[in-house]
Amino acid sequence: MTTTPEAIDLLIEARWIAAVAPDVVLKNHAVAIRDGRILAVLPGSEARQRYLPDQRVTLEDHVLIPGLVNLHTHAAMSLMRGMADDLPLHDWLQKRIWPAEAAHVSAQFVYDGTRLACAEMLKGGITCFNDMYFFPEAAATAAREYGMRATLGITTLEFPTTYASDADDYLNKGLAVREKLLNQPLINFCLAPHAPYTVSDGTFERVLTLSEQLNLPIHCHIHETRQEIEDGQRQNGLAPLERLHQLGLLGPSFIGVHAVHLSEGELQLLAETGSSIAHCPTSNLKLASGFAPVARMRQLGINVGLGTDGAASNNRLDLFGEMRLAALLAKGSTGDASVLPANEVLRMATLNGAIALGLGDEIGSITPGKAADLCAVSLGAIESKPCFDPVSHLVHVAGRECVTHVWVAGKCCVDHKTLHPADQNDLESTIALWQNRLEVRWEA
Ligand SMILES: CSC[C@H]1O[C@@H](n2cnc3c(O)ncnc32)[C@H](O)[C@@H]1O
Ligand SMILES: [Zn+2]
Repeated sequence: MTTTPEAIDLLIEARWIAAVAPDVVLKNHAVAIRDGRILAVLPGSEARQRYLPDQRVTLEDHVLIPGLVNLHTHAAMSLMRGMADDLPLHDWLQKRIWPAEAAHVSAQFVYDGTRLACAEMLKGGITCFNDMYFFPEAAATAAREYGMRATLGITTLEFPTTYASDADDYLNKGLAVREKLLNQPLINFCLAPHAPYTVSDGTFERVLTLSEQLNLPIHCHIHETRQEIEDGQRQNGLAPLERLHQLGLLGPSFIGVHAVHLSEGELQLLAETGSSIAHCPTSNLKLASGFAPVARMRQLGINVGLGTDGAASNNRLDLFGEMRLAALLAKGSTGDASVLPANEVLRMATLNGAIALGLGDEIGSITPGKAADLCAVSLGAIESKPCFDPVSHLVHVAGRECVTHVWVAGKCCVDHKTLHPADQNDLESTIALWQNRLEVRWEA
């Protein structure tokens, strides 16, 4: 019996599909996509009979994976890449970054910096980023131009900046942008109090109320350095994480960024409250903050995703680099080679990030019904051969330069390593202008 083939928008056939959920690698399978969603994942031979696609992409030596989710970044800081190296966090922030932000950050800065970040992230297979920065409307415009999915921070600090005058002003401005962009399908929001050392108890209480009223995640730097903890203990009589717990912030909506220095009791607290962690290993090492106890976090069942942090502290927005570093750090620091196997690291860079953002039913795995946020990674080059296990190769062999195609909600954003829209000329000249402005001689 012959049946009429079903019309679909796109059929992607790949040598391997690493679905993440379920945790399987399918060989010679295809993903059928309609209206931006994954309709089916099935053997390639069956797909060719069953579907009549508008467009067909064949990935002969690739592994198709879910689009990567960058669980913590400051996208517009890409304009400050390499501007303040070789400093510990507090000097970096207070002597270099905050003065530079006071001098330069504007809506235009955020728009241009976020465009640069989107270009870099998309080319490296990142389809969704969780941003914490100023002027979120400008960041949204940039993300939309690139067709990228973003969760934008409704950021809060106590001190004035070029963006807002006080904590309430930050929150009110962020909330107004959220209201304005409610109908944007790829744009979501979260509350983003900067850190316990820059946000008061009263502001955290307002953040919690808003999170509960609007069902938004809360995204906050926490326990990044020993100094932060010692200062917090001196000023408040308790460690910053405990302070946030007493204020009621920890819970399934909470995303703690960094979480480098934690006692066993604090790890248990994160696990019991169902909090998530954004692990940013490169930034933590480069600022000499240390490294998070990720193996223990995973053992306790804490949901851990991966973040790049901003390009001023990383200096790349490269989740392939973070995946490899996360795996090696966990093994090296525990002396246990079995911790963080590649499938778990890939899950951290995809589904765990999605879950932390409350998007676990929408993105993070190649599962029918989810949005078609996908990334094709070529393993055909000589330096990738032989390949016994494509997921191992994703973490330990491949790099972002192996990404050839990226789709967000079924729309192609990177095609044969080329960005859509390919407005690189305008972007490059814009970055050159910013470099001139930012080029200030800093005293040693
Ligand atoms: C309120 S907007 C975000 C704010 O955070 C600063 N920032 C960038 N990286 C870090 C980090 O690793 N720890 C703490 N703060 C960081 C950024 O410069 C903005 O001022
Ligand atoms: Zn950060």
